[in-house]
Parts: sequence; structure tokens; C-alpha cells
Amino acid sequence: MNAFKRFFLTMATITSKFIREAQKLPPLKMFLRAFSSAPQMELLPIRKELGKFEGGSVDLEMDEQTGIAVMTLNNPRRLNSMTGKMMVDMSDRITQLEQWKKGKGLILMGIGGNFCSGGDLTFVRKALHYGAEMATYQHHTLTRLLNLPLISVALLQGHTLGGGAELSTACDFRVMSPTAKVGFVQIKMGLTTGWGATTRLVHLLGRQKALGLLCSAKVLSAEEAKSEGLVDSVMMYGLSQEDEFTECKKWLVSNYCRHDSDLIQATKSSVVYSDLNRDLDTSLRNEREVFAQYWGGPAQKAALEANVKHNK
Ligand SMILES: CC[C@@H](C(=O)O)C(=O)SCCNC(=O)CCNC(=O)[C@H](O)C(C)(C)COP(=O)(O)OP(=O)(O)OC[C@H]1O[C@@H](n2cnc3c(N)ncnc32)[C@H](O)[C@@H]1OP(=O)(O)O
Repeated sequence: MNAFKRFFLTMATITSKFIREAQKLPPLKMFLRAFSSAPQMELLPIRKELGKFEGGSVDLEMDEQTGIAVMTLNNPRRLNSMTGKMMVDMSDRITQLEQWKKGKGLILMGIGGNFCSGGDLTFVRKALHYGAEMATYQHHTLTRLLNLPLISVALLQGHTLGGGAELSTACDFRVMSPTAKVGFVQIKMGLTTGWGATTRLVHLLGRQKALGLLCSAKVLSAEEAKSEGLVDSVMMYGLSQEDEFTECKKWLVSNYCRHDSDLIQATKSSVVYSDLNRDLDTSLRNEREVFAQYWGGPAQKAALEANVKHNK
């Protein structure tokens, strides 16, 4: 065989292997991986700069048995307000979650009975020259959080203010302690939202309610937040912080995480994809492609075999 033929055969083998590998991934997953990859090159200088603003951490525990992860904001002396270093930490924790094949759900919470009282004002005062860069970084991180192939819930306890309220809108759901408070107080701080909450709130509540919350800067009780549609569930009175966490986990698991992790991830990714692609044809095509992968598969056959009923 001459050199040209050998070269041609090698290239053909590599190309067909690549195509076969690519075909194993649905177009949706390929798209989402590209979309949600770890910080892009242009964010690296911002990451380096933000990392210099020390204090606190964002921690992650992933339970392989249950498929439930807990991401904890940890800056309790300042009510879990976010420093630059915590923003970098959060991005790294999200990278871990993006790669978690067995994951089903995520609880985002703060340590010590407060969710988050916004940007850490010690950091904010030193970073007044750096607003656009911080917002770019946070938009990227929180879009990745919102688009994780997991069902996410923010557990709102104590104070959830400013940037804290913004963080909560980057989860799929919000569960609130009956004594907690939540408010988009940015306008009182001379700001508009820096971490993407205006876009997400309009999407979540519609423009009139979003405008109301943002322009009034009203700090809402749990009942008020529920009636606005911002919060999905309010826990009962009298639970300890730990019991509220346990209740929140039960709420997440019993409502949304009882089924197979692969199907949960496919469903969430499909919702994200159709949300990002409002074009009906593209969205329906994607939905068909995802559906076709599961139709006739082992999970469907097992369910048919088990004669599953849906009345309890
Ligand atoms: C860039 C972010 C921006 C955005 O775009 O979204 C924002 O987040 S704007 C909103 C910023 N956050 C605030 O303005 C909150 C300011 N703090 C408060 O209003 C009050 O502290 C509180 C949250 C209502 C709690 O009041 P209280 O229960 O009376 O406790 P203390 O006030 O004594 O607080 C305890 C301790 O915590 C410190 N703290 C609280 N929040 C922050 C914060 N965001 N940054 C830094 N430090 C914070 C507070 O100063 C106290 O510390 P000590 O004074 O050392 O005791």
C-alpha cells in the first residue's frame, strides 16, 4: 500500500470513529456541553481579578446514592454575602455539577440560617471600578447554574437580599422559611441588577410583577413572596434550620427527583434547550429527537411491565 493510500485510510478511520462517537450524543447534549463549558478564555482575566477579593467559600457536597447535591454559601459573619473569591468558587462548583452524570437535584443554601445578603459590601467598595466585568462573570456563572441538567431549588432562610435574591432566581424553584425575607433592594443601593435577575424575573413572573419588585425594592415576607409567584413553597412554622433543610430536600426529591437520573437530565436539558431556542420548529425537532431515544428503551419497557398507575 502506498503512502497516499495509507494516509487516506487512516483519515477515513478517524473520521468514521468521530462520527460514530458524535452520534452517541444527542444533538441537544452536544449543544449544551458546548454552551455550558467551563469559563471561556475571555473570562480568565476577570476570574483572576475576582479571585483576589478574598473571604468566604462556596462548598459542594454530592451524594452519589441519592443524586442530590448541596451547594452552600459560606461567609456567615457577613450573612453569606458574596466576595469575588466566592464567585470564582461558585463557577468551579458548577463545573463539577455539569460533569455529574448521576445527579438529579441541587439545593442551593447559605450556612447558619441566612441565604445571602447580596454582594459583600467590603468587596463591593473595593471593586467599584469593576462592575461590568463582575456582571459578565456572574451572568455566565448563573446562566450555567440555571441550565444545569439537574432540578435546582434555592432554600431561602433568614436574609435574601440584592444579589442574594438574584442568585435565587438562577434556580428552578425556591422554597422559603416562613420567617425569612426576600428583596430586590438594588435600587435602594443605587444599582440595577448586576447578576441577571431582571432578565430571569421577567421570564419567571412577567414584566409587570418584575417591574414592581425591582422598582419598589420591597422586602417581602414568605407569604408575600409566595403570592407574587416568586416562591414555590413556604415551610411550616416552628422548624429548626436543620429540619427546614430536611423538609426542603424531601420537597425536592418527592416532587421532582424520584425518577431515573438519565431521564431527569434529558428532560431538564430539553426544557433548557427549548427555552433557549424559542423557534417552535427547532424546539419541536429537538423534543422529538430526545423522545425517540427513550421510546422503546429499558425504562419504558419496565414501566409498561410494572403496569404503573398514576392515581397515588
Ligand atoms: C453587587 C451586588 C448587588 C447586586 O447587584 O445585587 C447587591 O447585592 S446590592 C445589596 C447589598 N446588600 C446589602 O445592602 C445588605 C446590607 N445589610 C443589611 O441590610 C443588614 O445587614 C441585614 C442583611 C438586613 C441584616 O441586618 P441585621 O440582622 O440587623 O444584622 P447586621 O446588620 O448586624 O449584620 C450582621 C453582620 O453582617 C454584615 N453584613 C450583612 N450584610 C452584608 C453585606 N452584604 N456585605 C458585608 N457585610 C454584611 C453586617 O455588616 C454585620 O457585620 P458587623 O457590622 O461586622 O457586625
